[in-house]
Amino acid sequence: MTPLMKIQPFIQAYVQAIASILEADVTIVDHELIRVAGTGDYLNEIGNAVSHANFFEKILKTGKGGIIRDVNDDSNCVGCKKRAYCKELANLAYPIFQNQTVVGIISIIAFREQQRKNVLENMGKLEEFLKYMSMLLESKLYTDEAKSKLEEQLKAVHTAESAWSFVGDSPKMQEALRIGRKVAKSDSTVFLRGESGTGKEIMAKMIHDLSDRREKLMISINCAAIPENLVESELFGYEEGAFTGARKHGSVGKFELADKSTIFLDEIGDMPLPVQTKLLRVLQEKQVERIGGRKPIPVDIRVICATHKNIEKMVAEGTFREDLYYRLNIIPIELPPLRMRREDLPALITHYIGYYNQKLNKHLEGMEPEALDAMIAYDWPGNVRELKNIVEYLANIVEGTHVTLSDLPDHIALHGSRGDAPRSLDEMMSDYEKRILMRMVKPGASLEEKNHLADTLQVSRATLYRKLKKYDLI
Ligand SMILES: Nc1ncnc2c1ncn2[C@@H]1O[C@H](COP(=O)(O)OP(=O)(O)OP(=O)(O)O)[C@@H](O)[C@H]1O
Repeated sequence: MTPLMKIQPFIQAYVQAIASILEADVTIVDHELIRVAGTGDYLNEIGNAVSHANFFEKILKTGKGGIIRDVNDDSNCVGCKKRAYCKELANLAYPIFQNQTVVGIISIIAFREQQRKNVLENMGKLEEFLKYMSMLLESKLYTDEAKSKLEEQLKAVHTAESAWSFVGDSPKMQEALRIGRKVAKSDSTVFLRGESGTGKEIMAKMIHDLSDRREKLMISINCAAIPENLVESELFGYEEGAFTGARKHGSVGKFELADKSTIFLDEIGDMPLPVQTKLLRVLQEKQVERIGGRKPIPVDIRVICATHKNIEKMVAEGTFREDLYYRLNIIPIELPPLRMRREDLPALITHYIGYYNQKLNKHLEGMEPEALDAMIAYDWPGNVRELKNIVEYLANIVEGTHVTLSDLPDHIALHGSRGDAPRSLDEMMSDYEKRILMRMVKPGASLEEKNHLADTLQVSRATLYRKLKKYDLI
């Protein structure tokens, strides 16, 4: 489909508006010489090949406008098969560009003598008018192309990621999931709260995927990841020339992109105050205004936002708008940290072992009891994200089928215990020592390498050999 055909409904409305202003008929053809839009006699010719092949072909080739003043006496019409019964008396045409290439032609047509007189008398002005109309179409083509490119990129990212799959049978997690599923169908704003890595983003995806908006991509924006001076233009877009450095043709904002979909505003606590004010307006009026733009653009969006910050404290301190807080906090959902729901750990570990086995073509089957104990005893400050990373690390380094305590990184292994009996400090120290040596002494290490290791660990060679013997490492 040609670029102009892709936006045919827009173009048809456009030519009708122009025709009613000019009191002449207007048509647009694409570079394949198919009529994309038309008024008057040409309304019924949309989708058909056009005559004027010579005239239009010349415009496509040269990129310059042209005029037929009189069909019966114009060199442009020589050779045209329809000349004898052509109803047009005059035709003023101008090329439409996209990325410096001619993709179509817009033309004003006179079917009646009065119209012809009008076209010829006002030719200069009309030519100028057509030029501006062509520029507007070029800008529309550009923004539509940018928008669909962006959507394609987002789709690629979206499909590259595995679909959300929540693991967690703990009552706290089940409660969060129950609310999430229940509110998915409504358009009410959801406010996700929880520490970093607790699953706020996948909860947002779940809500979107269970909603009636799922056919369109959820648009995510991390307010903390964008420099403060760019948040506004990212969210609301801008018009050409809105500020120094603004791109030609302007830029589509994330709110416009999220029309008929869901927008996920992550780290909303990091949104600068002036942008908060503008966001509040968008939520109240359901329309966005681009920076430097003159007319508001209506948007139909569902907002889901998230933060790990204490937003109530921010409201009290005046760094987050109170009215916005109430506007956003319609359906609060709390995602509990992993240390408050340790019972979810075995299922999460099994889930991610399966995930990385598949992804990395590994064959891990599980964890030795002491290793699992250590994982459960650890506090997981980075929550599920940290757990996922650890399982990825283990899937890469573990040789056997089961993860042992000594496979775990030290900061987690230190939480390990052997069986139910409480262990002495000496036992735990020995365990730790063994793990360090196992990691540092390569199997089959040469005498020279072992001597070098003794130097690194700042112990005598005799001590090193004694310890290696004790732990069965030689
Ligand atoms: N309950 C869960 N089941 C399975 N995977 C989970 C769960 N919770 C989180 N994850 C995974 O952990 C990682 C981090 O989750 P997510 O990005 O949703 O957290 P977040 O709360 O949005 O973090 P941040 O606040 O840092 O943006 C993701 O890869 C996600 O798939």
